[in-house]
Amino acid sequence: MRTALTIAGSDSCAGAGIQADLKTFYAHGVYGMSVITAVTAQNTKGVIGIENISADMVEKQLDAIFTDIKVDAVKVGMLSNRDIIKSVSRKLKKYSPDNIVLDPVMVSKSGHTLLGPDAKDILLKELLPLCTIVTPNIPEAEVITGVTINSINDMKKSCKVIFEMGAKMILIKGGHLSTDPVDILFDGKGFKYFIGKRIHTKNTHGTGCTLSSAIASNLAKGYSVEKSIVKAKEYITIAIQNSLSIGKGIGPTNHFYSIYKKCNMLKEIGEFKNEC
Ligand SMILES: Nc1ncnc2c1ncn2[C@@H]1O[C@H](COP(=O)(O)OP(=O)(O)OP(=O)(O)O)[C@@H](O)[C@H]1O
Ligand SMILES: Cc1ncc(CO)c(N)n1
Repeated sequence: MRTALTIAGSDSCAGAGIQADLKTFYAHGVYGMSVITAVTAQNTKGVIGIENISADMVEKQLDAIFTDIKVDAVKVGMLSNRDIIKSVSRKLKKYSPDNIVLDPVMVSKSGHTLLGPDAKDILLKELLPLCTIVTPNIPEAEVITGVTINSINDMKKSCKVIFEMGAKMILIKGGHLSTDPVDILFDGKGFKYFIGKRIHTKNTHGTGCTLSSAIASNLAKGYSVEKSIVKAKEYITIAIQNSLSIGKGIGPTNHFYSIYKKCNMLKEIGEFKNEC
């Protein structure tokens, strides 16, 4: 079985973070593992508290996994501070896994800061160049580049700036656009567009985490970056279409329905046994 590792924060209501990533890995038939960087007390309404794990303990978790198990893909999510970013970068440099998806988590959907204000520079300098692909949403791309995004052209401009910063591939996600969401991929040569239909729901807690861990799952299974994004978009779309109105705020996406739908789809094309 292929394996994937998430390096991210815990979300107590399990819509985002480590919990969303592990659900996504499981749904893709990939063996999921986790390195926890922070524990958040969080629900659909917001973040009540954050306690960071020490950089030393983050390193120990990484050593525990990489000295024992082959990791086919890594997804990196919430990294709260400089020390944790340095530790993760050092260990990823050392163990050099084939596929690294960086979701540069900065602010939760409910508006809480998840990355320290002094940590952005080191994230871009140390970690960004090690990654196969980075997947900022629009506000994150704006913070990274200083370019305000109001249009597809602005998204393309930002992709180029992030490429110049040392990223190999950039996927700017369009969930925050007011139009239908368009995600844009840039590999330094050309652009690819992943065009979605906007699903009208308030329940989009954890969409970014789910998309990046779905991309990592597909990379772990050997798909190309582009194919991994196409398949991840199918997964997130079903998960948002069936998202859950639990809690009083921004509810989570629905992985169960995605597995169910996926299995049915695979049954129809005769791949049921291999994938589910
Ligand atoms: N309402 C929606 N309808 C259809 N697709 C959506 C919708 N919202 C987001 N998406 C898609 O979900 C994926 C995640 O994008 P989004 O911009 O929401 O990430 P994010 O802001 O990082 O999420 P989060 O911070 O909650 O983890 C993208 O592929 C985006 O196009
Ligand atoms: C732990 C965690 N990671 C990422 C996000 C993304 O919004 C979140 N809300 N919580």
